[in-house]
Amino acid sequence: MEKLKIAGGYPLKGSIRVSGAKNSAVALIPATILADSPVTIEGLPEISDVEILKGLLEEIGGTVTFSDNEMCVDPSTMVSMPLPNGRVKKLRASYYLMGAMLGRFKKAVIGLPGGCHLGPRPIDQHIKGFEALGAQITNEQGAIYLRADELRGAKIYLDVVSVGATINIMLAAVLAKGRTTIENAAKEPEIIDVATLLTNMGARIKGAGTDIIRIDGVESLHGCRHTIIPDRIEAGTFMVLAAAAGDGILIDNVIPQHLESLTAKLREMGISVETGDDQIFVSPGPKLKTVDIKTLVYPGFPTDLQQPFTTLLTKAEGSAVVTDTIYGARFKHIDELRRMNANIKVEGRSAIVSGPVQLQGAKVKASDLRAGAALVIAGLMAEGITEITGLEHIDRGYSNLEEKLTGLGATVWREKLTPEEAEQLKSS
Ligand SMILES: CC(=O)N[C@H]1[C@@H](OP(=O)(O)OP(=O)(O)OC[C@H]2O[C@@H](n3ccc(=O)[nH]c3=O)[C@H](O)[C@@H]2O)O[C@H](CO)[C@@H](O)[C@@H]1O
Ligand SMILES: C=C(OP(=O)(O)O)C(=O)O
Repeated sequence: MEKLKIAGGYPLKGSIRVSGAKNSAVALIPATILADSPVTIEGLPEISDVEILKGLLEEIGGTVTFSDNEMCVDPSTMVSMPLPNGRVKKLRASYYLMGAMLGRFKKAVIGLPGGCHLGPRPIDQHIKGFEALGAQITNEQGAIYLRADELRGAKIYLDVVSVGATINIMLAAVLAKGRTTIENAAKEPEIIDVATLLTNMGARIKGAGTDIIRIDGVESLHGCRHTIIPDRIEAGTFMVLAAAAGDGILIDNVIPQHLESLTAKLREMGISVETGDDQIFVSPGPKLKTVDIKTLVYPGFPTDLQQPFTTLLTKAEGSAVVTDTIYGARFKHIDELRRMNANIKVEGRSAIVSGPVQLQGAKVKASDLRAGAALVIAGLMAEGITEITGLEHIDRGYSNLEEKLTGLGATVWREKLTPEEAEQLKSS
């Protein structure tokens, strides 16, 4: 086990390149199951979620290569192997194997997924969608059993706007007979990315990116080549970092339209954000004004940026209210930020951040992926040395993070935990 050490308090400068989108990658990779010949995805991030999904595709008989950020999947030899336990439990997005395997094999057994602990993460809308398409579903000892004689298109109204359910229903519907309509669909860019891959494979999908998606089932899907979109959450994390600890940072390989809600909030705080075609330049103002944020479905402020943004707010003048309407318990980073001298209290679904304070280096633990990002930014803002454990969470979603930060002039390095530290961490 390792810890990340950061010598903070020095302004960062230069440019940083964003990798492919984790939250697209975790759906694109399972989508390859639906093809009858090899699919190549370019630009994938080097993160543990991608490695785990590669292992899962191999477990069901696929031939998969992954090098230079390019994954080639030959799905022709895949079988409907039950996956009740093991790797499948390590990430939330293994639930996309349900839609993809149900779509191709008309049966699947998938252990209930893991991922970040953000409070309850129900999948009732996914199940409702699969059932509407004709699947019978049971939950046995923590695994979901799905089976259908045939899948038939249906009209499905989502009771909550869900990225996961929208994508999963698309995956199950592309090979179903007839038309499926998803109403009240989520509109996130990752949904458009998955629909683009499926369309390149021969699927007939209209309306991805709006709240009504229509899918006309086809007989079969073929291989293709696809380039993933840039990671808007990684890009947003770097924008927040640039505002909090930067002295002029260029963020490269980004789609600025995907980050309009964050850009607006940063500008309100007095931060300069200049956007180009695929670049964003962020330079901080002398004094930061505080702002309230409320996370919402896209194009609202993303829940995945709430935690990093909370760190930035510790530097702003006044009191800010941060409300997470998507995951109301996504506040595990707050206690750790307090250890670093932040003045924050949690009240229900909101955190109240009072500033400005000078953060101080401390020993802290990342409890989930974006809590990790929030602590890395805090470490770079803080005076002194910060030590972050729980790196397995950060490695789920940030590709080559130390290398990228070092490129901006940061002093960041990994060290092995001593046996005493490892013991302490296990019991904490
Ligand atoms: C809308 C939204 O911001 N989605 C984010 C959410 O996606 P993720 O896919 O985790 O969540 P969903 O978009 O599916 O869910 C949104 C909301 O609907 C609820 N829900 C979802 C499915 C279901 O069957 N029943 C149900 O009640 C969830 O508990 C949540 O409150 O977290 C991801 C990882 O952090 C982000 O990348 C997504 O952008
Ligand atoms: C919480 C996240 O990931 P996951 O849903 O895969 O746990 C995230 O991307 O911020």
